[in-house]
Amino acid sequence: MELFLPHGPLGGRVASIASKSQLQRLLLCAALADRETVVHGASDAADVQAMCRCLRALGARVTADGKTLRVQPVTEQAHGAADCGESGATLRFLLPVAAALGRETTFRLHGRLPQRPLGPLWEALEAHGVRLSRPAPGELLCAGRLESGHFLLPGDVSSQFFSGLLFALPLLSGPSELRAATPPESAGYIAMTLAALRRFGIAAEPLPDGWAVPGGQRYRSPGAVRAEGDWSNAAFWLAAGALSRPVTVTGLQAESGQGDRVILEDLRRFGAEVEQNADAVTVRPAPLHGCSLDVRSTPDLAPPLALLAACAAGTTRITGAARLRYKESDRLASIAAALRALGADVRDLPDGLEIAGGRLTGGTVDACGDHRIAMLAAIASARCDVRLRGAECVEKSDPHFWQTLAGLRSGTEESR
Ligand SMILES: O=C(O)C1=C[C@@H](OP(=O)(O)O)[C@@H](O)[C@H](O)C1
Ligand SMILES: C=C(OP(=O)(O)O)C(=O)O
Repeated sequence: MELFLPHGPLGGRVASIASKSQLQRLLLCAALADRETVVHGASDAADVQAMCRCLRALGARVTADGKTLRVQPVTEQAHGAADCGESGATLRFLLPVAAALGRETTFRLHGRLPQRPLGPLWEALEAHGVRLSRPAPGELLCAGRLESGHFLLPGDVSSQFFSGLLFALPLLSGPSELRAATPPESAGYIAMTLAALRRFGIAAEPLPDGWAVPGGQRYRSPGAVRAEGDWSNAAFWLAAGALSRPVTVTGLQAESGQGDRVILEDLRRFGAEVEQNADAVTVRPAPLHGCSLDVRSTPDLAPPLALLAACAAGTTRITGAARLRYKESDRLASIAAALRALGADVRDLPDGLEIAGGRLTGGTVDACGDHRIAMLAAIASARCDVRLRGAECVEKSDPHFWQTLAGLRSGTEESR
């Protein structure tokens, strides 16, 4: 789908969507629990749907009732292949879990997912009793049963390898140790996994370079859980507030476990005016200036931050971003291409980008199948004309994105 987004102001109120990352974790824990769990804060994001679909394939019952999901835990009866869509988290979380349950499972992978890194997790699983193969393009077969023991993974490829094993290892009969050979990046996402596990009564003891995970644990349902508002998604709307007219995003918890809540600090570093209440944030435009940002812990913030950089006076360096090459697109290349297409001056760094801010002149952006690139381009329309190719990919995390944008364009309140 190609969209023309004429240059025009963005401002108003947005109700946050339920956190995709948190929902995926809560749904998975619920599927492994001892009784039914009600998950408040449903989402029709394709990645959340992918998690629901795969949990059903593993034998869980997941039913939607308005904004609530009911999850009945996995039974012995599995239901065919697990279609992960393009969701890296779904594949990398469920692969070790299926292996821990001893369920022979065919995973289906779409879009760029078959090309995204899996090697370190693959090797770690194969060293512990699991047999993995690729029977056909876009398919991955997992057989055998995961054995407890010592797991060592690089920290700079994907935190999702650690999260997946942290979900799986408590299910094994013996104890395990999971260690990082290099400091784990995207650490906030591992913290989110540990927080979800704690809510379901699962323990993992910290070690200097990893975690000790006792075996024989049982996931205990707290009965009902609620997903927080999504800070990664809100970052785009908040960036619009810094670039155009005041934007308020409601339903964002200040004390959130999501690492991407640091978008507020980043916005302040650019010079934007930020006001935070109990569960709403307002960002107002102000003269923006370049700064240095390390996105090692918050890779999904790089697209909105790069857009802010392109509109700020002076130069911004975004570093710690090498891992962005492994996302739905080579996200370092696609951010640079998008901004250059809109008239920005962008230099490639080995682990990031250097962006000389100025006036965006407008142009045609290819979303490269990457929801966060489409969103970057959409918010850039606050500063210039944008033609966007491949706009439909926003569905991965926010199928209502274009409707919300339309609300901000007309300055009306968006209610979801
Ligand atoms: O665990 C998660 O939910 C995620 C972890 C991060 O990936 P990496 O750890 O692969 O960087 C992040 O980019 C992704 O959007 C979601
Ligand atoms: C990279 C992302 O998700 P995943 O790795 O789960 O596909 C994302 O949402 O930007």
